[in-house]
Amino acid sequence: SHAWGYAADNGPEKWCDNFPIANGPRQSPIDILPGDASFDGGLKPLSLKYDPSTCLDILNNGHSFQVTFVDDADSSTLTNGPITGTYRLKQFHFHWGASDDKGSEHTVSGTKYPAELHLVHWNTKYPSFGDAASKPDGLAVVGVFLKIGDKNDSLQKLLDAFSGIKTKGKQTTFSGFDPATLLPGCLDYWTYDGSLTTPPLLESVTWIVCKEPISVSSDQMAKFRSLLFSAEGEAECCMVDNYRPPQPLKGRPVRSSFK
Ligand SMILES: Oc1ccc(S)c(O)c1
Ligand SMILES: [Zn+2]
Repeated sequence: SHAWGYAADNGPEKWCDNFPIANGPRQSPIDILPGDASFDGGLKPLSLKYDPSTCLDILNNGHSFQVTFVDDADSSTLTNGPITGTYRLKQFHFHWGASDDKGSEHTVSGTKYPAELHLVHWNTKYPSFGDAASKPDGLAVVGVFLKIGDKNDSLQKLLDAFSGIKTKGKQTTFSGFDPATLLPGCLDYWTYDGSLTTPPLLESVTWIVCKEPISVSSDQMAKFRSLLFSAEGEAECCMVDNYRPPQPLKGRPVRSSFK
């Protein structure tokens, strides 16, 4: 059987064939309707504390590119916000479109952004990421929208490493990057219970979606689109439109940390 992807024959409309949870009760992403979100004064501000020395490598995994972190200590963590306890940063990755008018997974009143950053953290009450990923409170993903505007110097550091990871399976050392430089100035957020947005679509994610986007230039978005889904020696397939569309809310509450 051919692996999942984003094409017509293996994309989001087909994932339910091998991953029936695709039609589950807490799937992601969703269309966020600010008017339907309820302000929760009990929600704490996000506390994100990242140690750049935990940055390990950058990888093209055939679905996106991801930057992976050493997670054997509480060096890069997420605490507070909607969660209890301590969650460790495992990796971050992006989803983006073939053009600037689409690419994000979450949408806001139907608005699509050109890209979306996912900072993936796992609950240290479990022994590992893999174990946490199968628990209803196992993961917490901070989502940040990218909006076309000024060139983003922090993003540029990632783009400058693309020459070493053009094709599926390529990985290079990547050190000293501070993910905090990818966060917006204001950390107001929406939060709801959801899932991974890629197979195995596990319903283990507390989603924390920032209201404020970060900037990316149109030229920088073009560089995202220079990566390939395909491996070296295969027919070239541009890595674009690696986003899942919004899924049914199925009665879930969406809370906001702001009025
Ligand atoms: O571990 C993860 C993999 C993929 C995605 S979209 C996540 O949100 C977490
Ligand atoms: Zn993701």
